[in-house]
Amino acid sequence: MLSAFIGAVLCITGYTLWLLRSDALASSFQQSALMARSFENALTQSLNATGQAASQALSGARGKAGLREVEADFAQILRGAPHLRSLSLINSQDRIVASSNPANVAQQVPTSDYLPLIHGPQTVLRLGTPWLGRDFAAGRAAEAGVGAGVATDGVSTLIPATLPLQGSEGLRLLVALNPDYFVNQMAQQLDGPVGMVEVLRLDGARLMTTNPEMPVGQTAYGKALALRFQEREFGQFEAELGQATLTAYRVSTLYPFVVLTHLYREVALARWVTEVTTVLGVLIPVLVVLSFLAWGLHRRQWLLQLQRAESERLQRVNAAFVFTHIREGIVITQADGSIIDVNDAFVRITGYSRAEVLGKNPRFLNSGRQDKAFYEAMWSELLATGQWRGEIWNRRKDGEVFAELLTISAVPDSQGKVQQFVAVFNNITSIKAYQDELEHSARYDPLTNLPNRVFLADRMRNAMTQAQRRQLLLGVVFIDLDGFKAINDHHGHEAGDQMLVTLAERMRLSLRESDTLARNGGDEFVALLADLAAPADAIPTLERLLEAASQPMDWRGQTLTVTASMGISFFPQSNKRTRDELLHEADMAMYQAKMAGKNRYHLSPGPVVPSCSEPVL
Ligand SMILES: Nc1nc2c(ncn2[C@@H]2O[C@H](COP(=O)(O)OP(=O)(O)OP(=O)(O)O)[C@@H](O)[C@H]2O)c(=O)[nH]1
Repeated sequence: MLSAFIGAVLCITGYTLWLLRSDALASSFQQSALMARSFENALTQSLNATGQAASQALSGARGKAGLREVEADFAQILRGAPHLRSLSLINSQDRIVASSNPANVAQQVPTSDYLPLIHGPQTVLRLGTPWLGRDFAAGRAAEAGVGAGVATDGVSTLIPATLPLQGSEGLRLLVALNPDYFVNQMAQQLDGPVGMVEVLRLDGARLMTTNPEMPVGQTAYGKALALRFQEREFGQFEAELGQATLTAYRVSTLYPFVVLTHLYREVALARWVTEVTTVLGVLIPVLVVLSFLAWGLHRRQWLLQLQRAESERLQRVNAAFVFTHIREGIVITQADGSIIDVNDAFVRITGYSRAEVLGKNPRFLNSGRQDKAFYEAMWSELLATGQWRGEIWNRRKDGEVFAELLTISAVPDSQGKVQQFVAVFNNITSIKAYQDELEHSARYDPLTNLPNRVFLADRMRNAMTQAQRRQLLLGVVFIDLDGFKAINDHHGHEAGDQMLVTLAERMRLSLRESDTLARNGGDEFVALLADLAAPADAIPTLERLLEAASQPMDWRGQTLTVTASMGISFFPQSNKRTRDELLHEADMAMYQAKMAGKNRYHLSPGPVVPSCSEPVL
């Protein structure tokens, strides 16, 4: 973005500078053309004025017909004409016959190559090539032609021109123009360091120049330019004169010369160069700073991208590592429940391979231990809250049922619509088994596997409630073995333990399903006889219990026998009875049985009122 901006700024700046340069060149060309026109005009005017002044002088002197008088008039004209060195009359043999400078008289001045070339009588001004020297008398024609000529630095020159004279057969006016005068005028308007001016004859011969190092008389620029002068009277072009110039020329409409103004391109563009330097001096540092900023910004973004890509890669690697190596089983499903992926732990826990489960619904793991209502509640919570957590029993491929602690999370898309479900589970079968064991040992006697005293309290509470509800009696039988200590003492504690286990089982089997036999501790047991219509209904059971307790037990080849004494209390009674009171009454009754000779039962004497509905405590 910033690069495009910098590029655009550079393009616009470059284009603008290029326009400014073109403007500077066009304006300099225009200035050059204006100067050429002005110099040409001044030179043409001077030649016109010279011709007129000389003609007037001659017409005035014609009556006198004396050449000395003409010379005097010429001298008179010359005093007010600094652009002339001399005025002379020249005859048809190109010899001076009269002159403002008497030393010129009899001087031969060849005019045959003066321009324009004419045959027959001269009717217009004709220009010669420069002479070296202040006047014809002490001068000589400068060598003409390509590569010839003389540098005018410190050398006086003159430019000869002939003009026709009316009515003077064979005589013409010979003017020695002072180039220094014109050169000075031109140099005043065009400083040497800025450019230079030169005046050429139409054939290219240099007549004068403000550059003293350029030879006069030399034919400059070749024929092509001379032809151009003939085709167009003004024009402009770039030239190479030691240095590049913006050259304009103007051809005189009356005389055979052309003025060329050369402005040095370097000078013409100096201001533009200053502008360019200023603009670039400001712009380039700004662009450099911007470029550095852009580079820095770009580098920072690049580094951030690298960091982000690396952290995303690490996240992916970590996620993949966790997915593969975590101990928990993971199942990922689509919103419709079909499995997209499972991890190694899933395979290990369930026994199914990945290929076997892909595309299936996880319900194939269902063990049947949870009912339909369980799953409906699960889905309802999952869809409402986005998560469900609980224990569930599933079935392995080998048929074994296992318990898992399962967390299912819904994965929504940006619109909140569920895209996937991720289920993470632990096999908690062993934990569950351990929990069950703990629970069992808290409620059951480890030796006989009968409910212990704690669990008996629970069972009694339920049985008492049932009795009240059904308006039937609950019989609480307190059982204490007779002579058990002797077993321990004579046969060892182990035999005693075995006796307790054996009798417990026998007594349990002598009860109905709905009855309970618990171990109260030591050699004491408690039986709960439910649903008795009357106290007497307990008697058959008590008899069976006595029978079961008195059955002999084989112990390592010996027959061991004990008996039991029992007391029974009933619930409900007319007076309120607590659990402990019931047990105490039964215990008291058992004690009566012991007192009466053991191996018998005794009924608690408390009045029995089956219809009584006292609260259970
Ligand atoms: N082997 C064994 N003995 C136990 C256990 N719990 C208590 N005992 C013993 O059981 C005996 C119970 O004592 P008692 O009830 O006085 O003995 P008894 O011989 O039955 O006496 P009576 O009830 O008066 O007939 C004690 O010697 C206890 O040490 C047990 O778990 N295993």
